[in-house]
Amino acid sequence: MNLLSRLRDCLRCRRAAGAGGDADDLDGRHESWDLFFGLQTLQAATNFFSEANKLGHGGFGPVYKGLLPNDHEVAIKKLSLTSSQGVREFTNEVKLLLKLQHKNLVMLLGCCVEGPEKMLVYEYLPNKSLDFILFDKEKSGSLQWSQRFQIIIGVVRGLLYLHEEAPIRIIHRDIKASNILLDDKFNPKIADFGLARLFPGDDTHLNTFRISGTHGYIAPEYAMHGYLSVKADVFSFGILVLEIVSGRKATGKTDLLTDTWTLFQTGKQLELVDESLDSCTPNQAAMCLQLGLLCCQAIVADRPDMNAVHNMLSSDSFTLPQPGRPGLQGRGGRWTTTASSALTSTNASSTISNHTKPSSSTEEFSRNSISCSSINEGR
Ligand SMILES: Nc1ncnc2c1ncn2[C@@H]1O[C@H](COP(=O)(O)OP(=O)(O)OP(=O)(O)O)[C@@H](O)[C@H]1O
Repeated sequence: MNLLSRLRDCLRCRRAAGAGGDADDLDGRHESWDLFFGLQTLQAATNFFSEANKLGHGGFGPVYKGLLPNDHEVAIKKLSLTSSQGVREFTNEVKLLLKLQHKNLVMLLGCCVEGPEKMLVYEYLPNKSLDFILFDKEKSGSLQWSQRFQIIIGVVRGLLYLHEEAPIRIIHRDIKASNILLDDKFNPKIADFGLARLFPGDDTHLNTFRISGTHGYIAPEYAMHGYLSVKADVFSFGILVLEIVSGRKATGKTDLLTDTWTLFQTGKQLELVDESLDSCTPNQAAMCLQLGLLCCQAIVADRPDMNAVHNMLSSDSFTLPQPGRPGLQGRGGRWTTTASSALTSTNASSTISNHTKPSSSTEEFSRNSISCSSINEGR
């Protein structure tokens, strides 16, 4: 079966299953929409993919804002023909998103496959991605503490769904500020599943030579050994939390995780809170910084899973565990934690040895190091 027929099948099944979208905002629309968009429709919607309509550019290719004939605004991700990401990622993303529905995940509305053109059509999120506002000194002050806290909670819910509640277990592999889109009320939606990985059955992790992710967010055991588990997403989420609280990029002039750990050890972590905020709730901010450190623990088993993170954030009386040393990334992309110590601890080694052993040979290590050079440079 060719790509087009497979996609048609997926989309038909979805419609037949009544999975027409989030009941909040999409009910009814899918019934009247053809889930396959014609190239001409999308050309007209984007003024022939004009620069003025361009929202950004990612690993997949450019993203455009479009206005459909029925006045619905959409975001169109155009698969770049020169992109190293190809049909496999495209079909992966379509298939995954069709199976997933959660208010904290971006909604796929349809796709276009005509000749060499392959595109994904998403709901349009007017406040773009979190990085646009968080790292812009003129805008970041407008993102109040309560909104930041709600964004953190929304991302937790989205990740919890991906890791534990969705019909298929998914590791996103590229959680970062530019992959968190914001709707008109600044509710977060996790985007960009092109890198997501399907986990059949009860497997909890696997080893891979194909390392994907973004510098500054990628977990040490994954970057160094290709050891991939849901805890790699937890690590990236931890970095994201530190960015949301501080308004600083993970890889700025100094390393955010190192700075947080240094200040935390002397009880001065609140110095990290974004100065552009008019006010914040110190207890919540301190809890988030501590949570960020816990999620970035060097030892994989010492990181909480998203269920535990959700419980920590939802309870007023939860006492967070004291974090140990995080997986700090030194200059030149080298981690100060050795690979084996990142993967094992006295109470974690048995859990890990029950599954696929992490790779450790020199040859494998150097092959992984080469793969890492294709990691995005922290955007
Ligand atoms: N549904 C959407 N609504 C509004 N803006 C969007 C939407 N999807 C993407 N964008 C914008 O387009 C930009 C590029 O998105 P894309 O997901 O392709 O790449 P990225 O996440 O920035 O980078 P990479 O693909 O390398 O991880 C985003 O930063 C965002 O501002």
